[in-house]
Order: sequence, then C-alpha cells, then structure tokens
Amino acid sequence: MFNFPIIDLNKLESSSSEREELRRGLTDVGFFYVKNWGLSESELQEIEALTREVFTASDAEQKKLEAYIRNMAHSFYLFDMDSEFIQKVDPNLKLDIKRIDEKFWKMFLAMKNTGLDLLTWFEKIFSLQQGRLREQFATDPVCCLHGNYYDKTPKGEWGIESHLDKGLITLLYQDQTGGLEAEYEGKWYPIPPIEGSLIINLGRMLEYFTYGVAKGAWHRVRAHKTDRISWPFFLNPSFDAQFARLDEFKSNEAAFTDLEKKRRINVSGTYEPGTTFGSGTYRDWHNKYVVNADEHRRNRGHLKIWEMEEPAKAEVDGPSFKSLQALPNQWKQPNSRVYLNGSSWGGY
Ligand SMILES: O=C(O)CCC(=O)C(=O)O
Ligand SMILES: [Fe+2]
Repeated sequence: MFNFPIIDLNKLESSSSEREELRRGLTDVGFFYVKNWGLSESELQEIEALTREVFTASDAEQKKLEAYIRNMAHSFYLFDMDSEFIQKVDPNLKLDIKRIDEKFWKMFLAMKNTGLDLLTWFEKIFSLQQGRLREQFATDPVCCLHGNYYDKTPKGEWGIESHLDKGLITLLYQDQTGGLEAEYEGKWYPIPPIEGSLIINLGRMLEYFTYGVAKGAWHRVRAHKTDRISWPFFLNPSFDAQFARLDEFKSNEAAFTDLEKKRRINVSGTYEPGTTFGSGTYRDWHNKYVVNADEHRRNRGHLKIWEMEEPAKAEVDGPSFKSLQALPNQWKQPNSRVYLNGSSWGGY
C-alpha cells in the first residue's frame, strides 16, 4: 500500500512538515489528498444525494430535462438562474433544479478557490516569485466541474481508462465506493476515499510549464459492482495564457524531453498525434487538440458526465458547441438521454 501525501490546508502556514508533504505530492507523486478545503461533510452528503437523484431519475424526468437543454449539444448547465433554461423548468419536474444549482455552484467555487490557493502554495514551495504561476497561467482560468456517474461498470471494462488530465490541477471529490488508482514509479495503487477530503492531481499543463518538475500523474478508474459518483473539478489555464515555460525549471528540460518521448500519445482526453506544444496560447492548443478530439475520446470511459462551467466561459466556447451540433447525429449523444457518455470536452 503506497502512502499518498495527506495535506491539512489549515496547517500549511504553521507546519514545515506539512509543506514537505506538499512538496512530495507536487514533485514526486503527482497525487495527494487535501483536508479542510471548504465544504463540510454534511454539505458533501447533500451534494451526493442530489447528484444521485439526477443521474437515477426516471426516463420521464430525464426526458423533461432533455427538453430544456436540447439546444446545448454538450453540457447540462444549471448555474445561471436567469437563463431561459431555469425559467422554463417544468413545474411538474420533481428534481429540485434550484437546489441542485445552488449546491453545485457552491462546490464549484470552493474547488476553484482551493485550486487557486494551491497554485499560490506551489509558488512558495518552488520559491518562485509570488504570482508567477497564477498571474502567468491562471488570471482567468477555464474551470469545469463534472459529476461523473459510473453505472456498474461491466466486468472487463474500465470506468475510465488510464490517462493524464490535461489542465493545471484537478481537484476531485469521490463517494465512498473506491476504484480510483494512480500510477507511481510504474505501479498502480488505489486511492481510497477519505471522507471529506479532496484528491488533487496535477495535469499536463502544469507539468509542461514547469519542465516536468511538477509531476503529471496517470490515473484510471476500475470497474465496480455498484454505481459510483465522483466530482472532478478541472482548473485549466486561462485561454489567453501564453505557452511559455518557466525558465526557473529549465534545468529539467532534458529529463522532461526524455519523458515526453517515451509517452503514449492521446494522453489526456485530447487527441495529440505527435504534439509539439510550441508557442501561442492555451486557446490555440485547446482549439487544436481538445475541440476536435471528441471522436477519440468517445470510448475512454464507462460513465455519464454532467458538466458545469462559468457562464462567461460557456459563452467563449459557444462556437465549439455549434461545431459539435454540426457533427453527424451518432457523434452527439451516443446512448445518452440527458447526459453525454464519456465525451466531455472541458475536463480530463
Ligand atoms: O472518477 C474518478 O475518480 C476519476 C475521474 C477522472 O479521472 C476524470 O474525470 O478525469
Ligand atoms: Fe482524470
């Protein structure tokens, strides 16, 4: 059993051993737990119950929901209380949309704040100038919260196949089922749930910007006999962030180039045959490798995804929904009623 770091956010300021554990999580393991991140256990229990209600609602209930989102090929948005979608809610709908919206939005913000605080801690751990990570990459980060619903993954199939998330940091809350595993030095280890804690893993972008000193971590979800819910929050760079790596880490360039060469492609829910990151912005990279990747992501997991984004970002991405709508029907929502099956663009 591998010992993943567990960081109590309330102790980071006062305890150097806590900061050392964070360093281990950041530079060696790529995965760690954090405690005291913002939501109480009772709030999390409520979120779990509401999420299960949404995902297990009757066909009829889900059909009603579908009617509200038929113009959105990709996501099930609940965050904008003034939107047409919310106002048009069928009075007979049993799901309590407003409550779901309120709870999920609170979770979204708590996770976003925790992620940004962690970036500040990473700056300290790396002795970077204050703001070096946050100001260069995350002044206006592209954030996305998923509800992942694994409906009794059939034996022999993966909940989610081995992958590396594409963004800066992923913050994940999971129910008590278990099944998540991470790779460390070539071996796979379970990441069991610790009640109330978040799992943090580092993504491809943070790894790239630091020449691999911050460690991107591979992970996967095993098949399980019961259903399982997890809530990953993806903190991606700002669309306008330049793909400029930090000189402070340049001494690791040779080692990182080596690592990249040995890597499988199509690593992170993106489709990157022979990727060179090059210059430009995160938006350029996103448009090239994420927006066009749906076909390749289709079979990467056995789950339904519910997705929440910030309204402003959803607008920025309007064109990508439209381009998705132009795709042949079978690419849009395979087997799905309300939710997309394993074809999120914002996450992974
Ligand atoms: O469900 C999990 O525990 C992991 C989900 C995940 O890796 C992802 O959505 O990128
Ligand atoms: Fe992931």
